[in-house]
Amino acid sequence: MSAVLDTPAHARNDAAPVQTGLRWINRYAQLGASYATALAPQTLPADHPPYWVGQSRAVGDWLGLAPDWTTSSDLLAALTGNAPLAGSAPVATVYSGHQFGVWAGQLGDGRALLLGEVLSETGSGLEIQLKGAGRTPYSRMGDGRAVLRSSIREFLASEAMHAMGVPTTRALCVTGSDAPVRRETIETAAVVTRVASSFIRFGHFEHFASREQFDELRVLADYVIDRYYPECRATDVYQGNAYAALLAAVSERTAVLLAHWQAVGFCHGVMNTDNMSILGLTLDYGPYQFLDGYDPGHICNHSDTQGRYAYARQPNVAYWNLHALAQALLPLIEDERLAQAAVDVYRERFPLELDARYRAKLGLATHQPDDRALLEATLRLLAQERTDYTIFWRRLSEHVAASARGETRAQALRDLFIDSTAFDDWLSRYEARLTQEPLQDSANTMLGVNPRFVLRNWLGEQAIRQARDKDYSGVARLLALLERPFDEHPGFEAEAGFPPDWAASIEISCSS
Ligand SMILES: Nc1ncnc2c1ncn2[C@@H]1O[C@H](COP(=O)(O)OP(=O)(O)OP(=O)(O)O)[C@@H](O)[C@H]1O
Ligand SMILES: [Mg+2]
Repeated sequence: MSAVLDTPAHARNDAAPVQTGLRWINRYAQLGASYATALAPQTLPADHPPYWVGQSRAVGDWLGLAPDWTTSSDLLAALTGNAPLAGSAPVATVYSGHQFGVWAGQLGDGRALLLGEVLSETGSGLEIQLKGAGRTPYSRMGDGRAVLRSSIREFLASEAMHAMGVPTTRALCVTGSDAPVRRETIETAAVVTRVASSFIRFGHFEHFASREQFDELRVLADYVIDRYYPECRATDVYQGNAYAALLAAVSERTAVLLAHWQAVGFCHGVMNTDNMSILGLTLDYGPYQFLDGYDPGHICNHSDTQGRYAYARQPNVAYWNLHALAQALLPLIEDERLAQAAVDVYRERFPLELDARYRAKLGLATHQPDDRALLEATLRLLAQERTDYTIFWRRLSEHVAASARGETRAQALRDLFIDSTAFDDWLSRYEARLTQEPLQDSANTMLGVNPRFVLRNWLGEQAIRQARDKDYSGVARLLALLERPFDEHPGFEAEAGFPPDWAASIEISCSS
Protein backbone atom coordinates (compact mmCIF):
# COMPACT_ATOMS: atom_id res chain seq x y z
CA MET A 1 0.00 0.00 0.00
CA SER A 2 1.36 3.45 -0.83
CA ALA A 3 2.74 5.43 2.06
CA VAL A 4 0.56 8.45 1.63
CA LEU A 5 -2.55 8.55 -0.48
CA ASP A 6 -3.92 11.73 -1.96
CA THR A 7 -4.84 14.41 0.53
CA PRO A 8 -8.57 14.23 1.12
CA ALA A 9 -10.77 17.08 0.05
CA HIS A 10 -12.30 18.25 3.28
CA ALA A 11 -15.54 20.04 3.60
CA ARG A 12 -14.74 23.66 4.38
CA ASN A 13 -14.64 24.22 8.05
CA ASP A 14 -15.53 27.91 8.18
CA ALA A 15 -17.54 27.92 11.41
CA ALA A 16 -16.39 30.51 13.96
CA PRO A 17 -13.64 29.21 16.28
CA VAL A 18 -15.02 27.98 19.59
CA GLN A 19 -13.54 29.63 22.67
CA THR A 20 -12.79 27.38 25.65
CA GLY A 21 -10.31 29.23 27.85
CA LEU A 22 -7.85 26.35 27.40
CA ARG A 23 -4.18 27.36 27.18
CA TRP A 24 -2.82 25.80 24.00
CA ILE A 25 0.86 25.13 23.46
CA ASN A 26 0.79 22.57 20.61
CA ARG A 27 4.35 21.32 20.87
CA TYR A 28 4.17 18.16 18.74
CA ALA A 29 2.89 20.18 15.78
CA GLN A 30 6.05 22.28 15.96
CA LEU A 31 8.25 19.30 15.12
CA GLY A 32 7.48 19.89 11.48
CA ALA A 33 6.11 18.35 8.32
CA SER A 34 8.01 15.07 8.58
CA TYR A 35 6.03 14.19 11.67
CA ALA A 36 2.55 15.42 10.93
CA THR A 37 0.26 17.03 8.41
CA ALA A 38 -1.77 20.05 9.45
CA LEU A 39 -5.41 19.65 8.62
CA ALA A 40 -8.84 20.42 9.99
CA PRO A 41 -11.24 17.68 11.03
CA GLN A 42 -13.66 16.61 8.35
CA THR A 43 -17.11 17.97 9.09
CA LEU A 44 -20.07 15.60 9.19
CA PRO A 45 -23.02 16.24 6.88
CA ALA A 46 -25.16 19.14 8.17
CA ASP A 47 -28.34 17.02 7.97
CA HIS A 48 -26.90 14.77 10.71
CA PRO A 49 -26.31 17.12 13.65
CA PRO A 50 -24.11 15.91 16.49
CA TYR A 51 -25.26 14.88 19.95
CA TRP A 52 -23.57 14.02 23.23
CA VAL A 53 -23.27 10.30 23.96
CA GLY A 54 -21.03 10.30 27.02
CA GLN A 55 -19.15 12.87 29.06
CA SER A 56 -16.52 12.66 31.78
CA ARG A 57 -16.67 15.59 34.15
CA ALA A 58 -13.49 14.36 35.80
CA VAL A 59 -11.55 14.74 32.55
CA GLY A 60 -13.14 18.13 31.92
CA ASP A 61 -11.87 19.28 35.32
CA TRP A 62 -8.44 17.82 34.62
CA LEU A 63 -8.23 19.84 31.43
CA GLY A 64 -9.51 22.95 33.17
CA LEU A 65 -12.74 23.29 31.17
CA ALA A 66 -15.47 25.43 32.70
CA PRO A 67 -18.13 23.14 34.27
CA ASP A 68 -20.78 24.18 31.74
CA TRP A 69 -18.86 22.54 28.89
CA THR A 70 -21.24 19.61 29.15
CA THR A 71 -24.11 21.72 27.83
CA SER A 72 -22.22 23.79 25.27
CA SER A 73 -23.50 23.29 21.75
CA ASP A 74 -20.41 25.05 20.41
CA LEU A 75 -18.14 22.56 22.11
CA LEU A 76 -20.34 19.73 20.92
CA ALA A 77 -19.76 20.93 17.36
CA ALA A 78 -16.02 21.39 17.92
CA LEU A 79 -15.53 17.96 19.47
CA THR A 80 -17.36 16.33 16.59
CA GLY A 81 -15.08 18.12 14.15
CA ASN A 82 -17.72 20.49 12.84
CA ALA A 83 -16.09 23.68 14.15
CA PRO A 84 -12.51 24.66 15.00
CA LEU A 85 -11.36 25.13 18.58
CA ALA A 86 -9.71 28.52 19.07
CA GLY A 87 -6.02 28.00 19.82
CA SER A 88 -5.82 24.43 18.57
CA ALA A 89 -3.53 23.49 15.67
CA PRO A 90 -4.88 20.16 14.41
CA VAL A 91 -2.46 17.69 12.83
CA ALA A 92 -2.51 14.07 11.81
CA THR A 93 0.72 12.41 12.95
CA VAL A 94 2.35 9.68 10.92
CA TYR A 95 3.47 6.33 12.31
CA SER A 96 4.22 2.78 11.25
CA GLY A 97 4.37 -0.51 13.07
CA HIS A 98 4.35 -4.27 13.37
CA GLN A 99 0.90 -5.80 13.25
CA PHE A 100 0.52 -9.37 14.53
CA GLY A 101 4.29 -9.71 14.42
CA VAL A 102 4.63 -8.61 10.80
CA TRP A 103 6.09 -5.33 9.60
CA ALA A 104 3.19 -3.33 8.17
CA GLY A 105 4.93 -0.09 7.12
CA GLN A 106 3.11 3.19 7.42
CA LEU A 107 -0.37 2.54 8.74
CA GLY A 108 -1.35 5.38 11.07
CA ASP A 109 -2.70 7.91 11.84
CA GLY A 110 -5.58 7.55 9.52
CA ARG A 111 -8.36 8.62 11.79
CA ALA A 112 -7.11 10.28 14.97
CA LEU A 113 -6.48 13.98 14.75
CA LEU A 114 -4.26 15.63 17.32
CA LEU A 115 -6.02 18.92 18.04
CA GLY A 116 -3.02 20.10 19.99
CA GLU A 117 -1.72 20.34 23.50
CA VAL A 118 -3.01 22.38 26.41
CA LEU A 119 -1.51 23.31 29.73
CA SER A 120 -3.48 21.61 32.47
CA GLU A 121 -4.44 23.21 35.77
CA THR A 122 -1.23 21.82 37.24
CA GLY A 123 0.90 23.18 34.42
CA SER A 124 1.63 19.89 32.65
CA GLY A 125 1.01 19.45 28.94
CA LEU A 126 -2.01 17.40 27.87
CA GLU A 127 -2.62 16.39 24.27
CA ILE A 128 -6.17 16.28 22.97
CA GLN A 129 -7.17 14.02 20.07
CA LEU A 130 -10.34 13.43 18.14
CA LYS A 131 -10.58 9.77 17.14
CA GLY A 132 -12.80 9.32 14.11
CA ALA A 133 -12.60 12.90 12.82
CA GLY A 134 -12.35 11.99 9.15
CA ARG A 135 -9.79 11.10 6.54
CA THR A 136 -6.18 12.22 6.71
CA PRO A 137 -3.28 11.81 4.27
CA TYR A 138 -2.49 8.58 6.16
CA SER A 139 -5.91 6.98 5.93
CA ARG A 140 -5.00 4.53 3.15
CA MET A 141 -8.29 2.83 2.22
CA GLY A 142 -10.07 3.80 5.44
CA ASP A 143 -12.84 6.34 5.84
CA GLY A 144 -11.29 8.09 8.83
CA ARG A 145 -14.35 7.42 10.91
CA ALA A 146 -15.16 5.51 14.08
CA VAL A 147 -18.54 3.98 14.90
CA LEU A 148 -20.78 4.43 17.93
CA ARG A 149 -20.21 1.01 19.53
CA SER A 150 -16.41 1.15 19.48
CA SER A 151 -16.37 4.76 20.63
CA ILE A 152 -18.55 3.99 23.65
CA ARG A 153 -16.30 1.04 24.47
CA GLU A 154 -13.19 3.22 24.30
CA PHE A 155 -14.71 6.01 26.35
CA LEU A 156 -15.89 3.77 29.19
CA ALA A 157 -12.79 1.58 29.29
CA SER A 158 -10.42 4.54 29.44
CA GLU A 159 -12.15 5.92 32.48
CA ALA A 160 -12.61 2.49 34.08
CA MET A 161 -8.90 1.75 33.79
CA HIS A 162 -7.97 5.13 35.20
CA ALA A 163 -10.22 4.58 38.19
CA MET A 164 -8.49 1.27 38.90
CA GLY A 165 -5.10 2.98 38.85
CA VAL A 166 -4.01 1.51 35.50
CA PRO A 167 -1.93 3.90 33.36
CA THR A 168 -4.08 4.89 30.40
CA THR A 169 -5.12 7.52 27.93
CA ARG A 170 -8.30 9.23 29.13
CA ALA A 171 -11.50 10.19 27.37
CA LEU A 172 -13.36 13.46 27.77
CA CYS A 173 -16.42 12.51 25.78
CA VAL A 174 -18.07 10.70 22.92
CA THR A 175 -20.20 12.59 20.46
CA GLY A 176 -22.35 10.93 17.85
CA SER A 177 -24.11 11.69 14.62
CA ASP A 178 -26.56 9.72 12.49
CA ALA A 179 -24.18 10.01 9.52
CA PRO A 180 -23.90 6.48 8.12
CA VAL A 181 -20.59 4.62 8.33
CA ARG A 182 -20.04 1.36 6.50
CA ARG A 183 -18.56 -1.56 8.41
CA GLU A 184 -19.94 -5.14 8.18
CA THR A 185 -23.28 -3.38 8.33
CA ILE A 186 -24.20 0.29 8.12
CA GLU A 187 -23.56 1.93 11.47
CA THR A 188 -23.39 5.54 12.64
CA ALA A 189 -20.45 7.87 13.21
CA ALA A 190 -19.03 8.85 16.57
CA VAL A 191 -15.96 10.73 17.76
CA VAL A 192 -14.03 10.12 20.97
CA THR A 193 -12.15 13.05 22.46
CA ARG A 194 -9.09 11.52 24.08
CA VAL A 195 -6.59 13.10 26.42
CA ALA A 196 -3.08 11.99 27.39
CA SER A 197 0.28 13.52 28.20
CA SER A 198 1.36 12.12 24.86
CA PHE A 199 -0.01 9.85 22.17
CA ILE A 200 3.44 8.99 20.84
CA ARG A 201 3.77 5.27 20.13
CA PHE A 202 6.60 2.82 19.48
CA GLY A 203 5.39 3.03 15.88
CA HIS A 204 6.35 6.70 15.59
CA PHE A 205 9.97 5.68 16.14
CA GLU A 206 9.73 2.65 13.88
CA HIS A 207 8.43 4.89 11.13
CA PHE A 208 11.57 7.00 10.87
CA ALA A 209 13.98 4.16 11.57
CA SER A 210 12.50 2.00 8.80
CA ARG A 211 12.97 4.83 6.33
CA GLU A 212 16.47 5.50 7.56
CA GLN A 213 15.46 9.05 8.42
CA PHE A 214 17.88 9.12 11.32
CA ASP A 215 17.90 12.89 11.78
CA GLU A 216 14.14 12.85 12.24
CA LEU A 217 14.47 9.85 14.53
CA ARG A 218 16.93 11.73 16.72
CA VAL A 219 14.75 14.83 16.90
CA LEU A 220 11.81 12.68 17.98
CA ALA A 221 13.84 10.84 20.60
CA ASP A 222 15.24 14.12 21.94
CA TYR A 223 11.76 15.56 22.09
CA VAL A 224 10.47 12.59 24.09
CA ILE A 225 13.46 12.64 26.44
CA ASP A 226 13.30 16.37 27.07
CA ARG A 227 9.56 16.37 27.61
CA TYR A 228 8.88 13.13 29.42
CA TYR A 229 12.13 11.49 30.52
CA PRO A 230 14.60 14.30 31.36
CA GLU A 231 16.33 12.02 33.88
CA CYS A 232 17.74 10.09 30.89
CA ARG A 233 20.18 12.94 30.35
CA ALA A 234 21.96 12.18 33.61
CA THR A 235 25.45 11.25 32.50
CA ASP A 236 25.92 8.22 34.71
CA VAL A 237 22.97 6.16 33.42
CA TYR A 238 23.69 3.73 30.60
CA GLN A 239 27.21 5.05 30.12
CA GLY A 240 25.80 8.48 29.39
CA ASN A 241 23.79 7.09 26.47
CA ALA A 242 20.50 8.98 26.76
CA TYR A 243 18.81 6.85 24.09
CA ALA A 244 19.60 3.62 25.89
CA ALA A 245 18.35 5.23 29.08
CA LEU A 246 15.15 6.16 27.25
CA LEU A 247 14.68 2.57 26.12
CA ALA A 248 15.22 1.36 29.67
CA ALA A 249 12.73 3.88 31.04
CA VAL A 250 10.10 2.84 28.50
CA SER A 251 10.80 -0.81 29.33
CA GLU A 252 10.21 -0.06 32.97
CA ARG A 253 6.93 1.73 32.35
CA THR A 254 5.80 -1.07 30.05
CA ALA A 255 6.55 -3.60 32.79
CA VAL A 256 4.41 -1.63 35.22
CA LEU A 257 1.63 -1.44 32.65
CA LEU A 258 1.61 -5.14 31.85
CA ALA A 259 1.57 -6.08 35.53
CA HIS A 260 -1.52 -3.92 35.95
CA TRP A 261 -3.22 -5.52 32.94
CA GLN A 262 -2.58 -9.05 34.10
CA ALA A 263 -3.70 -8.31 37.63
CA VAL A 264 -7.01 -6.73 36.65
CA GLY A 265 -7.58 -9.41 34.00
CA PHE A 266 -7.42 -7.04 31.07
CA CYS A 267 -6.88 -8.44 27.57
CA HIS A 268 -5.86 -5.73 25.14
CA GLY A 269 -6.53 -7.70 21.98
CA VAL A 270 -4.33 -5.81 19.51
CA MET A 271 -0.88 -5.39 21.01
CA ASN A 272 0.67 -4.22 17.77
CA THR A 273 3.68 -1.95 18.15
CA ASP A 274 1.62 0.97 16.88
CA ASN A 275 -0.66 0.53 19.89
CA MET A 276 2.19 0.70 22.41
CA SER A 277 2.53 4.02 24.17
CA ILE A 278 5.96 5.53 24.71
CA LEU A 279 4.69 6.57 28.16
CA GLY A 280 3.49 3.09 29.12
CA LEU A 281 -0.20 4.00 28.88
CA THR A 282 -2.97 1.68 27.79
CA LEU A 283 -3.66 2.88 24.27
CA ASP A 284 -6.25 1.86 21.65
CA TYR A 285 -9.29 0.28 23.23
CA GLY A 286 -10.42 -1.92 20.37
CA PRO A 287 -11.41 -5.55 20.88
CA TYR A 288 -10.27 -5.53 24.53
CA GLN A 289 -11.98 -7.57 27.22
CA PHE A 290 -11.93 -7.92 30.98
CA LEU A 291 -11.80 -11.62 31.79
CA ASP A 292 -14.99 -13.27 32.89
CA GLY A 293 -13.83 -16.78 33.82
CA TYR A 294 -10.10 -17.10 34.50
CA ASP A 295 -8.70 -18.71 31.37
CA PRO A 296 -5.01 -17.91 30.77
CA GLY A 297 -5.40 -18.80 27.09
CA HIS A 298 -8.34 -16.48 26.58
CA ILE A 299 -8.39 -14.68 23.20
CA CYS A 300 -10.61 -11.62 23.20
CA ASN A 301 -10.13 -10.51 19.61
CA HIS A 302 -12.29 -12.57 17.29
CA SER A 303 -9.89 -11.73 14.42
CA ASP A 304 -6.84 -13.09 16.33
CA THR A 305 -7.19 -16.63 15.02
CA GLN A 306 -3.70 -17.71 16.16
CA GLY A 307 -4.13 -16.36 19.68
CA ARG A 308 -1.02 -14.23 19.41
CA TYR A 309 -2.50 -11.77 21.86
CA ALA A 310 -4.08 -14.28 24.27
CA TYR A 311 -4.23 -13.04 27.88
CA ALA A 312 -1.29 -15.07 29.19
CA ARG A 313 0.88 -14.14 26.22
CA GLN A 314 0.59 -10.40 26.73
CA PRO A 315 3.70 -10.03 28.91
CA ASN A 316 5.85 -11.79 26.29
CA VAL A 317 4.34 -9.76 23.48
CA ALA A 318 5.27 -6.57 25.32
CA TYR A 319 8.85 -7.80 25.51
CA TRP A 320 8.78 -8.56 21.79
CA ASN A 321 7.40 -5.10 21.12
CA LEU A 322 10.17 -3.52 23.19
CA HIS A 323 12.64 -5.30 20.94
CA ALA A 324 10.98 -3.64 17.96
CA LEU A 325 11.44 -0.30 19.70
CA ALA A 326 15.05 -1.20 20.49
CA GLN A 327 15.63 -2.00 16.83
CA ALA A 328 14.24 1.41 15.90
CA LEU A 329 16.42 3.21 18.46
CA LEU A 330 19.58 1.26 17.62
CA PRO A 331 20.85 3.82 15.10
CA LEU A 332 20.87 6.29 18.01
CA ILE A 333 22.07 3.93 20.73
CA GLU A 334 24.82 2.53 18.45
CA ASP A 335 25.55 -0.37 20.78
CA GLU A 336 23.57 -3.59 20.62
CA ARG A 337 24.58 -4.80 24.06
CA LEU A 338 23.48 -1.57 25.63
CA ALA A 339 20.15 -1.79 23.81
CA GLN A 340 19.65 -5.37 24.98
CA ALA A 341 20.48 -4.41 28.55
CA ALA A 342 17.92 -1.60 28.36
CA VAL A 343 15.18 -3.92 27.11
CA ASP A 344 16.03 -6.49 29.75
CA VAL A 345 14.93 -4.00 32.37
CA TYR A 346 11.49 -5.24 31.39
CA ARG A 347 12.36 -8.85 32.22
CA GLU A 348 13.66 -7.87 35.64
CA ARG A 349 10.92 -5.45 36.45
CA PHE A 350 7.78 -7.22 35.23
CA PRO A 351 7.83 -10.15 37.70
CA LEU A 352 8.44 -7.75 40.59
CA GLU A 353 5.56 -5.54 39.54
CA LEU A 354 3.25 -8.50 39.00
CA ASP A 355 4.19 -9.88 42.38
CA ALA A 356 3.38 -6.54 44.01
CA ARG A 357 -0.03 -6.40 42.32
CA TYR A 358 -0.96 -9.94 43.33
CA ARG A 359 0.30 -9.49 46.90
CA ALA A 360 -2.09 -6.57 47.23
CA LYS A 361 -4.92 -8.65 45.75
CA LEU A 362 -4.22 -11.33 48.35
CA GLY A 363 -3.74 -8.81 51.15
CA LEU A 364 -0.16 -9.82 51.87
CA ALA A 365 2.03 -6.97 53.11
CA THR A 366 4.84 -9.02 54.62
CA HIS A 367 7.04 -11.31 52.54
CA GLN A 368 7.04 -14.99 53.47
CA PRO A 369 8.98 -17.80 51.75
CA ASP A 370 5.95 -19.66 50.38
CA ASP A 371 4.10 -16.66 48.98
CA ARG A 372 5.02 -17.36 45.39
CA ALA A 373 3.73 -20.95 45.70
CA LEU A 374 0.52 -19.70 47.30
CA LEU A 375 -0.11 -17.30 44.44
CA GLU A 376 0.55 -20.01 41.88
CA ALA A 377 -1.84 -22.31 43.71
CA THR A 378 -4.47 -19.56 43.68
CA LEU A 379 -4.23 -19.05 39.93
CA ARG A 380 -4.23 -22.82 39.34
CA LEU A 381 -7.39 -23.11 41.39
CA LEU A 382 -9.06 -20.39 39.33
CA ALA A 383 -7.91 -21.87 36.03
CA GLN A 384 -9.21 -25.34 36.90
CA GLU A 385 -12.86 -24.34 36.66
CA ARG A 386 -12.42 -21.02 34.93
CA THR A 387 -13.78 -19.34 38.02
CA ASP A 388 -15.02 -15.81 37.49
CA TYR A 389 -11.92 -13.69 37.99
CA THR A 390 -13.44 -10.45 39.27
CA ILE A 391 -16.07 -12.07 41.46
CA PHE A 392 -13.51 -14.41 43.05
CA TRP A 393 -11.21 -11.59 44.11
CA ARG A 394 -14.06 -9.44 45.35
CA ARG A 395 -15.66 -12.23 47.37
CA LEU A 396 -12.26 -13.08 48.79
CA SER A 397 -11.83 -9.45 49.87
CA GLU A 398 -15.29 -9.48 51.43
CA HIS A 399 -14.50 -12.71 53.23
CA VAL A 400 -11.31 -11.27 54.67
CA ALA A 401 -13.19 -8.10 55.70
CA ALA A 402 -15.82 -10.29 57.41
CA SER A 403 -13.09 -12.31 59.13
CA ALA A 404 -11.64 -9.10 60.52
CA ARG A 405 -15.06 -8.51 62.16
CA GLY A 406 -15.11 -12.05 63.49
CA GLU A 407 -17.58 -13.23 60.84
CA THR A 408 -17.21 -15.38 57.74
CA ARG A 409 -18.21 -15.13 54.12
CA ALA A 410 -16.49 -18.35 53.13
CA GLN A 411 -19.65 -19.93 51.75
CA ALA A 412 -20.10 -17.23 49.10
CA LEU A 413 -16.58 -18.02 47.95
CA ARG A 414 -17.02 -21.77 48.14
CA ASP A 415 -20.13 -21.46 45.96
CA LEU A 416 -17.86 -20.38 43.10
CA PHE A 417 -16.28 -23.86 42.93
CA ILE A 418 -17.62 -27.26 41.97
CA ASP A 419 -14.59 -28.97 43.49
CA SER A 420 -15.18 -27.73 47.03
CA THR A 421 -12.47 -29.98 48.46
CA ALA A 422 -9.86 -28.29 46.30
CA PHE A 423 -11.26 -24.95 47.36
CA ASP A 424 -11.30 -25.81 51.08
CA ASP A 425 -7.69 -27.01 50.91
CA TRP A 426 -6.69 -23.80 49.27
CA LEU A 427 -8.66 -21.65 51.75
CA SER A 428 -7.05 -23.31 54.76
CA ARG A 429 -3.65 -22.67 53.30
CA TYR A 430 -4.49 -19.06 52.54
CA GLU A 431 -6.04 -18.40 55.94
CA ALA A 432 -3.03 -19.91 57.67
CA ARG A 433 -0.85 -17.49 55.76
CA LEU A 434 -3.13 -14.57 56.61
CA THR A 435 -2.55 -15.07 60.33
CA GLN A 436 0.80 -13.39 59.74
CA GLU A 437 -0.93 -10.17 58.61
CA PRO A 438 -3.02 -7.61 60.51
CA LEU A 439 -6.38 -8.78 59.16
CA GLN A 440 -8.05 -5.40 58.99
CA ASP A 441 -5.15 -3.97 56.98
CA SER A 442 -5.37 -6.89 54.56
CA ALA A 443 -9.09 -6.34 54.16
CA ASN A 444 -8.66 -2.62 53.53
CA THR A 445 -5.98 -3.20 50.90
CA MET A 446 -7.97 -5.92 49.17
CA LEU A 447 -11.19 -3.93 49.00
CA GLY A 448 -9.21 -1.11 47.38
CA VAL A 449 -7.56 -3.17 44.65
CA ASN A 450 -10.11 -5.88 43.83
CA PRO A 451 -12.88 -4.04 41.98
CA ARG A 452 -16.54 -4.84 42.42
CA PHE A 453 -17.22 -3.49 38.91
CA VAL A 454 -15.29 -4.02 35.71
CA LEU A 455 -16.41 -3.17 32.19
CA ARG A 456 -17.48 -6.61 31.10
CA ASN A 457 -18.42 -6.98 27.45
CA TRP A 458 -22.09 -7.48 28.24
CA LEU A 459 -22.29 -4.28 30.27
CA GLY A 460 -20.77 -2.28 27.44
CA GLU A 461 -23.02 -4.06 24.95
CA GLN A 462 -26.14 -3.18 26.93
CA ALA A 463 -25.19 0.50 27.04
CA ILE A 464 -24.42 0.42 23.31
CA ARG A 465 -27.80 -1.11 22.45
CA GLN A 466 -29.57 1.60 24.43
CA ALA A 467 -27.44 4.29 22.81
CA ARG A 468 -28.42 3.00 19.38
CA ASP A 469 -32.00 3.71 20.47
CA LYS A 470 -30.92 7.22 21.47
CA ASP A 471 -30.97 6.49 25.19
CA TYR A 472 -27.57 7.51 26.58
CA SER A 473 -28.48 7.05 30.23
CA GLY A 474 -26.88 3.59 30.24
CA VAL A 475 -23.51 5.10 29.28
CA ALA A 476 -23.76 7.63 32.10
CA ARG A 477 -24.87 5.01 34.61
CA LEU A 478 -22.04 2.68 33.70
CA LEU A 479 -19.52 5.50 33.84
CA ALA A 480 -20.67 6.36 37.36
CA LEU A 481 -20.10 2.74 38.47
CA LEU A 482 -16.75 2.43 36.74
CA GLU A 483 -15.45 5.73 38.06
CA ARG A 484 -15.81 4.25 41.57
CA PRO A 485 -15.27 0.54 40.94
CA PHE A 486 -14.38 -0.34 44.52
CA ASP A 487 -17.54 1.15 46.05
CA GLU A 488 -20.61 -0.95 46.83
CA HIS A 489 -23.19 0.95 44.73
CA PRO A 490 -26.31 -0.64 46.28
CA GLY A 491 -28.92 -1.48 43.66
CA PHE A 492 -26.35 -2.49 41.05
CA GLU A 493 -25.92 -6.11 42.09
CA ALA A 494 -26.56 -7.36 38.54
CA GLU A 495 -23.76 -5.18 37.17
CA ALA A 496 -21.41 -6.71 39.74
CA GLY A 497 -22.62 -10.23 38.97
CA PHE A 498 -21.96 -13.00 36.49
CA PRO A 499 -22.42 -12.31 32.80
CA PRO A 500 -25.88 -13.32 31.55
CA ASP A 501 -26.16 -16.24 29.10
CA TRP A 502 -26.62 -13.99 26.10
CA ALA A 503 -23.17 -12.49 26.70
CA ALA A 504 -21.60 -15.67 25.30
CA SER A 505 -22.73 -14.66 21.82
CA ILE A 506 -20.94 -11.28 21.84
CA GLU A 507 -18.08 -11.28 19.35
CA ILE A 508 -15.61 -8.43 19.33
CA SER A 509 -13.42 -8.00 16.27
CA CYS A 510 -10.95 -5.37 15.08
CA SER A 511 -13.72 -3.69 13.08
CA SER A 512 -14.36 -0.32 14.64
N1 LIG B 1 -11.70 3.70 9.57
C1 LIG B 1 -10.42 4.02 9.43
N2 LIG B 1 -10.05 4.97 8.58
C2 LIG B 1 -8.77 5.32 8.40
N3 LIG B 1 -7.77 4.75 9.06
C3 LIG B 1 -8.08 3.79 9.94
C4 LIG B 1 -9.41 3.37 10.17
N4 LIG B 1 -9.38 2.40 11.09
C5 LIG B 1 -8.11 2.22 11.44
N5 LIG B 1 -7.32 3.05 10.72
C6 LIG B 1 -5.87 3.17 10.77
O1 LIG B 1 -5.28 1.95 11.06
C7 LIG B 1 -4.34 2.10 12.11
C8 LIG B 1 -4.35 0.84 12.95
O2 LIG B 1 -5.63 0.60 13.44
P1 LIG B 1 -5.93 0.28 14.94
O3 LIG B 1 -7.22 -0.44 14.98
O4 LIG B 1 -4.74 -0.27 15.61
O5 LIG B 1 -6.05 1.71 15.62
P2 LIG B 1 -7.27 2.64 15.83
O6 LIG B 1 -8.35 1.88 16.50
O7 LIG B 1 -7.65 3.32 14.59
O8 LIG B 1 -6.78 3.78 16.77
P3 LIG B 1 -5.82 4.12 17.97
O9 LIG B 1 -4.65 3.20 17.93
O10 LIG B 1 -5.47 5.52 17.68
O11 LIG B 1 -6.65 4.00 19.19
C9 LIG B 1 -4.76 3.36 12.85
O12 LIG B 1 -3.64 4.07 13.28
C10 LIG B 1 -5.46 4.17 11.83
O13 LIG B 1 -4.57 5.07 11.22
MG1 LIG C 1 -4.41 1.53 16.95
